[in-house]
Amino acid sequence: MISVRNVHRFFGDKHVLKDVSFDIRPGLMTGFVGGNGAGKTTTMRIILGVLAANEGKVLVDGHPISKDYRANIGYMPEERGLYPKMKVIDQLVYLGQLHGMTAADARQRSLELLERLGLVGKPTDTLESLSLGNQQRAQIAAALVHRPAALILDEPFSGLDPTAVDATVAVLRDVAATGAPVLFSSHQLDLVERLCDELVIISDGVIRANGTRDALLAAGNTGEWELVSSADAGWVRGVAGIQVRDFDGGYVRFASPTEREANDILAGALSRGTVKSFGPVQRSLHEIYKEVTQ
Ligand SMILES: Nc1ncnc2c1ncn2[C@@H]1O[C@H](COP(=O)(O)OP(=O)(O)OP(=O)(O)O)[C@@H](O)[C@H]1O
Repeated sequence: MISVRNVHRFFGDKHVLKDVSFDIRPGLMTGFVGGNGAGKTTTMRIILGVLAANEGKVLVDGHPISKDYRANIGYMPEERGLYPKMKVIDQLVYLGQLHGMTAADARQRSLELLERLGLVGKPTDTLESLSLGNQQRAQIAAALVHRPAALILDEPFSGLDPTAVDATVAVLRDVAATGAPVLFSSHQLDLVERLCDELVIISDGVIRANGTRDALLAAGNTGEWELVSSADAGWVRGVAGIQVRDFDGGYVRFASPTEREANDILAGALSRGTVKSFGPVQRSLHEIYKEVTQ
C-alpha cells in the first residue's frame, strides 16, 4: 500500500497541498478527482519523487518509499513522455530495456499491450503520425511495459473513445489484479464513478473526501425513494409517515423514515398493478463532488 501522509507543498508563498493524506491500496483502482489546479499532478509528482514535499512523507507498506520502488512505478505524466519522431515499438522496447527487460521480452510485451489497447496503426509508425487517441494508447502502453509494481496515471482516459476506455480499464484491472496499487486522476466523474474502487476528492489542495466508492455513494443516500407503476400512485399521499415530494400519474417520489415503510409502499403498488421500477434515490458522484468541494 502506498500512503501519502500529511504532505504540504508550497510554490513560492502559494500553499498548493495542505496536509494531504490518503492511501492507494493494492489490487484496487483509486480515482483521484479534482478541478483544474486542485493539486492532483503535484501530489502525483511527489509520490514519484520528481518533486519534493515541503513537509510530510510517502510510505510503502509503512516504510519510507525507496528509490527502487519509485523506479518500478508505471508513471504516465501529464506532459506525456514519448518522442514524437520515434517509432512507437522502438520507444516501448527501449523503455522496457531501461527497466532491465531483454529486448525480446520488451518487444513481446509491447506488442501484446498495443494489441490489447487496440492501437489503430502499426507499431512501427512514429508517434506523431498517429491520431491523438492512438498516441494516448501508446503512452499508456509505455507506463505498463515493464510490468510495474504500482501505477500512477495522470488523466489516462482523456481523449480516449469509449472503446479505448474499456480496453484501457481492462488492462489496468489486470495490473491491479497482480496486487499493484493503481492511482489515476480524472475530470470525468461519470468514468470515475464507473471505474474506480476507491476515490480521493481534492480541491484547493485539501482532501475533501476519501474512501470506497460504494461508501461515498451510500453517504449520498437521500432517504427518498422513487416508484413507477402502471396504476395511479396518488394513494401514496394518504399514507401516514410518508412525505410525497413529487407525483405524476404512476410516478411518485417520496421520503420514508425507513426501508421498511418504503417497502410497504412497494407492496401497496404491487397490489394495485404492476411495478416498472422501485428504489432509493441516490445522489450521483457529480452531486457529491459539488457538495464536498464547495
Ligand atoms: N512548478 C510550479 N510553479 C508554480 N506553481 C505551480 C507549479 N506547479 C503547479 N503549480 C500550482 O499548483 C497548483 C496545483 O497544480 P496541479 O498541476 O497540481 O493541479 P491539478 O489538480 O493537476 O490541475 P489540472 O487538473 O488542471 O491538471 C496550481 O495552482 C498550479 O498553478
